[in-house]
Amino acid sequence: MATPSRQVSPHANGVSPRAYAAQNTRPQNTFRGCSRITDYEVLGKLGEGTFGEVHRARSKKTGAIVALKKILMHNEKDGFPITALREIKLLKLLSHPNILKLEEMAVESHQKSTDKRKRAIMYMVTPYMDHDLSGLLENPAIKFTEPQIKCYMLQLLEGLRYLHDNRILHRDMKAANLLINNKGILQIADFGLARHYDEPVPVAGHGGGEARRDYTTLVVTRWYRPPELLLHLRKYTTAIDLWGVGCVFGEMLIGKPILAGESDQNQLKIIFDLVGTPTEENMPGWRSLPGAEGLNIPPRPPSLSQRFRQFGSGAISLLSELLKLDWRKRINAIDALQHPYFRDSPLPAKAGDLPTFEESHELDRRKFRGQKAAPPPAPKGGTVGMGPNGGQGGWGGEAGGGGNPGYGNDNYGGYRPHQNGSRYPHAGHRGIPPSEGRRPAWQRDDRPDTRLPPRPPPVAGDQLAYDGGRSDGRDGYRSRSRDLDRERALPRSRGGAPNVDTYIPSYGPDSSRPPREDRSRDDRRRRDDRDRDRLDYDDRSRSGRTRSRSRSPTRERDRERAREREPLDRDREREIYRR
Ligand SMILES: Nc1ncnc2c1ncn2[C@@H]1O[C@H](COP(=O)(O)OP(=O)(O)OP(=O)(O)O)[C@@H](O)[C@H]1O
Repeated sequence: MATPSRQVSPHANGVSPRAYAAQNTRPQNTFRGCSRITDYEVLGKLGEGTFGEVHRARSKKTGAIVALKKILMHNEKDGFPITALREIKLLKLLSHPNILKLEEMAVESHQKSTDKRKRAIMYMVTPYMDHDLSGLLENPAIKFTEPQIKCYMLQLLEGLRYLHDNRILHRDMKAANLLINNKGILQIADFGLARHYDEPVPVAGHGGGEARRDYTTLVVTRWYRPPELLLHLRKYTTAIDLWGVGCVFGEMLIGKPILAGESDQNQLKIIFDLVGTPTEENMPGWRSLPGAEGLNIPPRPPSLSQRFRQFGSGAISLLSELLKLDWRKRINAIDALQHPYFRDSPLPAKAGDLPTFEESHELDRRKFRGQKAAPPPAPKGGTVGMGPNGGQGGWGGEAGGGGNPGYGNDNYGGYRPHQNGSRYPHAGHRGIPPSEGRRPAWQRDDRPDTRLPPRPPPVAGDQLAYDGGRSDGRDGYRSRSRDLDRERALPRSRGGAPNVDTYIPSYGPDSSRPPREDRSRDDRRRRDDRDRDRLDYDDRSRSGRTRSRSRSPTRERDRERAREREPLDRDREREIYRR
């Protein structure tokens, strides 16, 4: 099994990120630096993430097939995106077989351009991986075996142990960020939300421990977000990543996301349906978390053992440890690697013995849509964060039960099939010819982002209720004003920032933004807005600027506009990096 090839020494508290990076940069020979984009022959597009397009390419020097992640400059005047800076800085520090390696940066300059203001385009160069886990799980022809799941789980936990041992929180653990190649190697990717962790590293037998400082709660894709984050715990720990591992484990077992919430409240509800409602015994202190204020949760026993009974006691035991409500007691990566599940028969497969599959990436998923026997649902905003409304996504299918036995119960709200029987809108919405659908994304030159599906009607709301008239509306959407009320009630960071997801795109009713898979290029402007929100959120705590407690949507909009005009200086960037 994979072992760390090089351990980066944990930095002592108080050392600046710059000093830490200087002390810990991986050996020069493992990072080549910067080359020109003309050194690569671009073969086709693999995916389009929030912060950049990803292309498949061949190195003209070495012949190696690589992935080029283009760093989108949504807002030229803001300079290099902070998320990309973070990702590059962290990846340069890391070296482990289960962490995607940053080989070098490639630059596309505009030497011939007469416009001097035009900036160079930067690309991150990483080894090409044949699949992401989410894409593999959507392929109806692929059924994971138990030894295969154990093999991927061990690699995932090895990678995470390495990260946590080196004081790095990933903060966006999800199937789409786990890349797999046809040699059976799994690598953790997408460090855009990762950061240094200013606490002691996890030790065997002690879960994730407790944190002393506050971190932003605006992290982790909703479906993979742990209950303590949904309840706005700011002193969170490495345990947030282990919750995500639990979600990914369950997803590999049943073949689709296990906790596909449609809003943050609905996410909490389906979590509690699965693992039981919180009490002072199973989640000490939960009542005093900011997000628990006014929550009325009818007691419910856990259903996890029943729902996963077909996978045996070993799998149920590991899943229960990973999905423990008490973040202090949630199993850490060191202990999870020693779990009896991995020693029980059938034993984990060896990576090299796993079968190979046809490539599947973000753009390839279209070809699997409509082919699944058991219809999976449409996501309702299954992307990073909840947006200011914390509402459900605006796109997806009509309400209805999911197809998987024991899952997809409509009462859980998270699993609703799309009309085409897919998690995502039918490929037909995008007019992809059937023959095209069989070719890997990088061989096609069509673009998925210009033909969006019609917006479906809203679905039923949650059962969890906030008091004081702040509960979701009947249609499951929260009104903006209610959200503002709720923001006011929430505790604020030092600078007065309310503890809400201000930098995350909203897929709520007042957003026309589709979920990630259906994103249009034209919505980059909205991404710009989101980036500005992100910067603004982080900046407020430093500058001491506070938001007025007497908010109104109009004043809020004016403030947004004012903020848009503010330039981002280097100090702000540095401070944002520290959050
Ligand atoms: N090295 C790689 N090899 C093959 N495919 C890759 C590679 N890196 C990324 N991809 C594909 O591109 C997609 C987007 O990549 P990534 O998650 O790094 O971008 P992002 O902009 O950070 O996305 P997100 O919206 O999830 O934050 C991945 O889900 C994967 O399908």
